[in-house]
Amino acid sequence: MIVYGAGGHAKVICDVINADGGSITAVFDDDVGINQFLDYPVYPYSPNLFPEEPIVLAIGDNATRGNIARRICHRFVNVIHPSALITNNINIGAGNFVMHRVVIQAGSRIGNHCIINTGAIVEHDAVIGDFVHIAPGAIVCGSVTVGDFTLVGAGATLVPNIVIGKNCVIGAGSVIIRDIPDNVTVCGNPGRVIKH
Ligand SMILES: CC(=O)SCCNC(=O)CCNC(=O)[C@H](O)C(C)(C)COP(=O)(O)OP(=O)(O)OC[C@H]1O[C@@H](n2cnc3c(N)ncnc32)[C@H](O)[C@@H]1OP(=O)(O)O
Repeated sequence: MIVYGAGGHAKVICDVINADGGSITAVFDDDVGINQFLDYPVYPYSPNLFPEEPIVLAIGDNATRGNIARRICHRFVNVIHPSALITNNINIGAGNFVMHRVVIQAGSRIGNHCIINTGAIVEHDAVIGDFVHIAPGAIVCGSVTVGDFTLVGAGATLVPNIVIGKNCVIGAGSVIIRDIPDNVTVCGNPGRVIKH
């Protein structure tokens, strides 16, 4: 497995890969000054380096992860910690990262390149777009939709049946009780738009 990114998020990803019995061949990073990350050699990205190896993007920022994903030729895989509880009846894309003690319930759909972070809960029939980050401890209730590139902050709660737009930030600890349009920052309880 190749890990792209040699920052804090990559430390957690390497830990999860090892916990799941995987092995890491190398790390790619755009900073040519970095030669070593943990026990792994670091190279600038090249489609010709380890082309048969699957890759995961260890980039926490959703927009940056999106930009990098567009220029990767390697095959993306999901990295899922063994403690995550994922029912059989879900649909999950590629390049996703599911951390320790996450729960994903029946009927949910997870897109591509999402981070479902430590202890987050994605309830039944939720639809999570691409490049979404559900931060630690956040709760996405039943039948909620979360648009592409949205960050649901740590410990936030999205009540059932609402639609969160694309490219939004939901503040840490917020409780969102209504639909949210695209491109806004929302926080508080009940959540209110603070920025467009
Ligand atoms: C492994 C990991 O660590 S994953 C980490 C995942 N990241 C997160 O969970 C962080 C999510 N980010 C936040 O919650 C941020 O506070 C944001 C994005 C909502 C707002 O950040 P900024 O845009 O910098 O706003 P700023 O700090 O200037 O605050 C603006 C106002 O919103 C309020 N506010 C900010 N965040 C919150 C919040 N989470 N809940 C309630 N109110 C908030 C501030 O008190 C301030 O109010 P005021 O104008 O009355 O003083």
